[in-house]
Order: sequence, then C-alpha cells, then structure tokens
Amino acid sequence: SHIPEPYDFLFDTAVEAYYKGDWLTVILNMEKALMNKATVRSVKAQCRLSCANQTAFGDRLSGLEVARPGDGSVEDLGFFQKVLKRADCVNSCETDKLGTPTMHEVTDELELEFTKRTPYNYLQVAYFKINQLDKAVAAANTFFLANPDHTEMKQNLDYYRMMAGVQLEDFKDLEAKPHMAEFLLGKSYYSDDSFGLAADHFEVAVEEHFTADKECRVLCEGAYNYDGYNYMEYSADLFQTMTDHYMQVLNCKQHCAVELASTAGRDKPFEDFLPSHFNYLQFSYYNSEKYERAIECAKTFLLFHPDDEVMNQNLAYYSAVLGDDKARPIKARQVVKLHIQQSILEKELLYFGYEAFGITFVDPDTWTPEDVMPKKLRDKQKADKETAARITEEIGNLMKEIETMVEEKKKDSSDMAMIIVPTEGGALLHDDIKVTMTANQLNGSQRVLLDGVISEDQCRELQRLSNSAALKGDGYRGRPSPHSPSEMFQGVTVLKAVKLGQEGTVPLKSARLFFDLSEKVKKALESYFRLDAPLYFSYSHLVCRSAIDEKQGDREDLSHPVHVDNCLLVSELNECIKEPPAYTHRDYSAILYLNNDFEGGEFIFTELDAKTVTAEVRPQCGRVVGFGAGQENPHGVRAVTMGQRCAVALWFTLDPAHEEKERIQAQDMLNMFSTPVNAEFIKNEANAASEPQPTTPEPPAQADLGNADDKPAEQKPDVPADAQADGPADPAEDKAEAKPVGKTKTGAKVKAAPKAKAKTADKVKPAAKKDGKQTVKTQAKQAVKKDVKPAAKKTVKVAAEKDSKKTKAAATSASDPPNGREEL
Ligand SMILES: O=C(O)CCC(=O)C(=O)O
Ligand SMILES: [Fe+3]
Repeated sequence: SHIPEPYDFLFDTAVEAYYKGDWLTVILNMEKALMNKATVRSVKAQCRLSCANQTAFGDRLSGLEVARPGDGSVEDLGFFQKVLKRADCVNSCETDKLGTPTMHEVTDELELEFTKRTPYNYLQVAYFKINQLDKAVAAANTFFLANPDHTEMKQNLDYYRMMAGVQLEDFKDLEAKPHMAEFLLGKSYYSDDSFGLAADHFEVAVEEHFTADKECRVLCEGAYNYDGYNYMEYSADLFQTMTDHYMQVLNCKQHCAVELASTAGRDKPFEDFLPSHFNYLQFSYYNSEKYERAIECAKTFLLFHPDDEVMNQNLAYYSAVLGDDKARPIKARQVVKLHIQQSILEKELLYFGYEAFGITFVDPDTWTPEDVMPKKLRDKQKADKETAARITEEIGNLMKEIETMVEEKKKDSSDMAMIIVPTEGGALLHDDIKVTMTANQLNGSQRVLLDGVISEDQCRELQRLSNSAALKGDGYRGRPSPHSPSEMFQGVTVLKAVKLGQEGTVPLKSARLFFDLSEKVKKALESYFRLDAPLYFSYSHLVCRSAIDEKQGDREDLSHPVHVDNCLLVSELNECIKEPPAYTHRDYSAILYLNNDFEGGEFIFTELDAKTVTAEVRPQCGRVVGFGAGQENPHGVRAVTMGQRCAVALWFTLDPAHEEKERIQAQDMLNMFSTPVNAEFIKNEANAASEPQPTTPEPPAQADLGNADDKPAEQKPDVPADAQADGPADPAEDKAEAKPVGKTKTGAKVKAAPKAKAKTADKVKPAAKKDGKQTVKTQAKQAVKKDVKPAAKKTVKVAAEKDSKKTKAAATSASDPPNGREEL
C-alpha cells in the first residue's frame, strides 16, 4: 500500500520553495504536509482502535483452558499476553500503513508550527500569488483564527473583504473539527429559534463528539513523555514504569474533554461541553414538541448533573405533558452512561495515583460526583481554598489601608488647594462627552449639561429594555403616572433589569448596559464636580413617560411637579425642609436622556417658588443634566403631550452607608455571569414563599444569560394554556454565547429564576394545601388559579464562596491588541 511521505520533509520543501517564489511547489508540498500529518494521525488512531478490538483485555488467556482462580501468575501471563499482542498489532498495523515507526517522528518545534497553523500562512501567500483568491481567503482565515493577534493577517483579511470576487463563504476554517462545527451550527440555529435544525445539528455534534473522543483517547497511548526528567536517570521497576506511563495516558485521556471543547478563535474551552449538548437538545426538542426526545435528553443531562433543579423541573414538565406512564420507560442514552462510567473509573485511578505516588491530576469536568475525589484530598483542597481566600482578604484589607492613607494625604493637600480650585468645571473622563452648558449658562450653581454621554444605539437599547420590562407586566404596564393622570409611567431598576435579564425576558446585555452606563454618568459627575470623595449610587431608575392621547385636552399640569431631590420643597414659603420622607442623603442627581421623539417633556430648573423658570433643557439622546440634589436646584418636567419620553434617573450619595443595596446585588449577579467563579446561587429565602408541589411540573425555564430579544416567546399548543402567558422563556439569543438553561458561560451554577407560571385548573393544587414537607430548598411552586397574577419570583443571591475564586484571572480575549508581528 501507499506510504505517505514524512510531513516534516514536505514542510521544509515548501518553505524552501517559498523563498524561491516557487508558489506551485509551496502549495503542492504544504498541502501534502497537512494531508499527511492528518493521515498519520488517523492511521495511528485506527490501528490502535482495531487492535484494541482484536486484543481486548478481559478475555481468558488464549491457549489455556482454565485460568485457575487464585493463581496470580497465570492471570498475569494472560494480561501480558494481551499487552504483547496489542503492541505487535499496533506496530505492524502502523508499519504497514506508515512505514518505519520513526519515519513520521517530527521535532517538537515543527509540531508547534502545525499547532499554530503556520502552514496556512505560507499557503495564503502562495494561493494569492497564483490568483486562487478563494483558497487564499480560506487559508488566511484559518491561520488568523489560531493567531488572532497577527496584525498582518488581520490586514490581509480586511483587504480580502474589500476585494471583488471574494465571498463571505470563503472565510472558512479549514481545520474545523466536525463535532465543533456541528455544535456551533446547532448553537446558531438555536439562537435563531430554529429548533428543528438546531436539534439535527446537535445530534450530529454528539455523534461526532464521541468519534472525536475515541480518536483523541486512543492517540493518548503514545510514547512516555519524560518531560523534565533526565530519562537516563529514570529507573523504575516494571509496575512503577507501567504506572507512570499509564497515569500519563489516563491524564491525557481525561484531557480530551478539554481538547474537544476547545476551538480556535475562543480563548477558553466551552464549559461543561458534552452535557450542554443535551441541555440544548432537550429544549430544542421541547420546542419541536418532541417530548419523548426531550425527556430522553433531559434524563441524559441529569446523568451528569442529577441534582440540577431546572432540568428536573423541565423533566417533570415534559413528563406531565406526555403522561407519566409514557415518560417513565424512556431511558437516558446508553453511550453517555458508559462514557460517564468509564470516565469516573479513570478519575478514580488517577486520584489513586495522586494519593499513592503524588502524580497530579486536575479533573477537567464539572459534573464529577463529589465522592470520586478522595476525602483527604477534598479536605485539603478546601483548606487550600480557604487559605487563599484569607490571603486575598488580608491583601484587600492592606490595600484599603494604603488607599485611606493615600486619600488622607491627598485631602491634606487638596484642602489647601480647595481655596483656589473651583468646585465645578473639572475634566471629563471621556473625550466624547462635551459640556454643553455650565452652571453659569444654566443660571445657577452645581448644575451642568453634558452631551454625547452615550450613543444612539445605546439609547435605543435602553429604551427597548424599558419597554420589554414593562411588557412583562410586573405592574408597570398601564399604570398611570404618579405625577400626572395624563401620562403613563413605567420604570425599571437596575436589579429588576438584571433579574429580567437572567430570566431571559430582556437581554442580559441590556441590563448590563444600564448598569455600565450609569457607572459612566457617575464618573462624569465625580470628575466634573471635582469631588474628592466618591459618589455612591442611591437609586437608579430607567423611566419612560408616555402621553395618553385621549387625556391631553387642555392639560395644565406638569409631567413631574417642581421639587427638590433631597428635601421637601414648600414653595409658598420659598423653603426646603431637609427631613424624611425626603431622601435627605441624596447629594447629586443626574438624568440621562434617551430620546427626543416626543412633544413637551422639557426639564426645567426653577427658583424655590417653583414658578420662576431659570433654565430649560430639551431632552435628547446622550444628554445628561447633572445637578446638586439640594435646594439650590428645584426642578421639574413639563407635560409630555405626545409620544414617549425615556430617561435614566440617577441619584447619588456621598455617604457609603446609603449606597443602594439593590445595586450591589445587581453587580454581584452580573459578576456571577461573567467571571470564572463556580459560586452557587442560592435562593432568596424571603422570596421563595410558595409551597413545594412536587407533582405540579413547571414549564421549562430557559434562562439565557446571553442577551434575549424582545420577541415574545412562541405559543405552543401543548403547553398548558396559562403557561403560555409568559411562555417558555426565550432561547439563547446572544449569537456568540447561546447558552442553555441555567448555566453561565463559565459553568457557574446559576439558578434560573423560574418562570412563575399559572397552571391549568386541573393541574393546580389549592394554594392553601400544606403537606408539611416544605423546605426552603424545595422548588417553590406557584399555586395559582387562573387570572391570578404570578407571585413574586424567586430571586437568587450569591453564596459566600465566591471570593476565593475571584483570583482566577480572565484570559486575554481574541480582541486584545495585536502583540508583535510575525514575519514570513
Ligand atoms: O425626568 C426628568 O427629567 C427629571 C425627573 C426628576 O427630576 C425626578 O425623577 O426626580
Ligand atoms: Fe428630581
């Protein structure tokens, strides 16, 4: 048969030709090098797999009729016979197909070049030179995916993009692995709500995953890696040698989970990769009304995470829809069961090796049952973690002390500077923010009008956020304005937005935007008003007011009566009383406007008489009116007579004790979604009020942590009628980070705020029924009648664990600036 040429030789030939400008030779040899490398790899895998079948352990020693029980040496012989046969089988198989065993050995350096996809860099130039544009683009793209910091290639790609005759489909990844390609395709269909297609691709992905896994694992059975040892000095007895090598092999096999979850262009592997397939699948099947399959996949997912609450809920729901007697016999997938069993056995051996010989093993999986790790090791890890947390805390405290010292120093020097430095007109942190009017121009003090604080897109996104949140019907919709009966009023706080984001009702991304932009406004105020001490958020509210068309006839009132934000204005007396119920701790206010397509709605500053207007501001997107919250700044809003006026109202305090608790909670939640911590979310007990009803299934909750669009969830006929009210939650929308139920990007366990669903009457348990078994841990179910408003959703809070894990640094992302050039 045909024996492939060694690929290191081909690579060298190609590189040589490159410098001679012999493009065809470059292409010929480089393409062959890539092909042969792949061939070597797959032949090796095939040989080992077929030899494993031919000489499987576990059979009786051939040639011996009975292996006498208790006779160790005969059984040992049986084992070693298999080992020898396997070695022989693999050897002759490989020699047959690849030639001498050393022929395809290459240096580590060359191996690295292939890992870095360097051949495609050469190919790209060669294809370009001979005018094979589509291939040049594919090669360039393939290379760039593995080298996202490569400036030249980025420029090349930009250039290709502008060229006539280059198509979007040309930007291929020629090294894409089938299982990953299918998974990514599945994800993108899933994000588009094309659940049928998504399921198809996820199924192929699963199949390909197991093929790739088999191959990856068997390729681990390579040479022993002396790695750092001087192998001349390495002397170990038979069993130690075998152990050392075998542990290395097992470690490598375990690492396949990471290998398979990684792809060029992502700096981190997908977390919980294999289980997530079944998570996506169950929801895709549910949406395609294939309940048997949904049940199968939910059960398969539960093999990995038997206690996953959301999945158990989903399973219960699907089972109820299908009928329990039909649902019960449906089994989880056998391949997965075997895979888990095998993997756990491997882990146990590895942990044994860890304990006995100190051979390190870091479990790559998140689903491993706790007791697989030996207790001693578990305790040690816990102790280590606690030590790390303590050190982090101590460092934190030290830093704080130093900060205070520095602050005090600064204060000392600025106290003197105070006399000459004006209290306003400080620099703004962002170049794009402009001071449109100073306090003087606004005829007052402690006032400023800024423009360009946020972009048009951001304005629109926030306005959409407000409207989606309002649509949710949590008591905002249709509620008349507290200030004017001629307007409708809807408001959402940061925490509310984040919770709705977590649920998938609004895009989480928008909630984050709300959070981040208010931070930006705060910074702008701090620097413009030259504050020495930081501002703290006291309250943040995204507010839209809409004119009620039929109630505009000769209205005289304001949309928001003239008031002062931190005292009670008694305009008759020209006085402002700084006492509760006024929010006396508020020190600064800022209103960030989002739009101007409405009539009326001007913001006005007045004298203490609430009548004499001293300045007027017309809202528009990106504009901020910032002002001291005290009696120097009475203000109000003129009637909105047409359209909807949206703004983010922010109040700040200098007193950290009055910092908005909700905001801290929102911050924690947002952190949880984006940092690599494994912290658990636990239920807010106060909110988990309803009683558990284990027999009443919840509709599938699909918390997406990516962003969700505003589109309403589809109505599915099989879902109990009332459940349709807020539907199964939107599927993953964020194209890049589509995620199935209840998982963060990082695999941190997040409890999706379950949808509070109303149930059809026959499935409803009476609200008052108590079974005495309730615990806060148990799923709180809605006991609801038709037309009853859903009860408060459970909220989640962060478990204590997270600090110790904050130390994990985020990896650099693909969008980091390029670092250095690589020349051909
Ligand atoms: O929306 C505005 O322009 C001002 C609102 C305001 O002053 C307030 O809510 O306290
Ligand atoms: Fe106000």
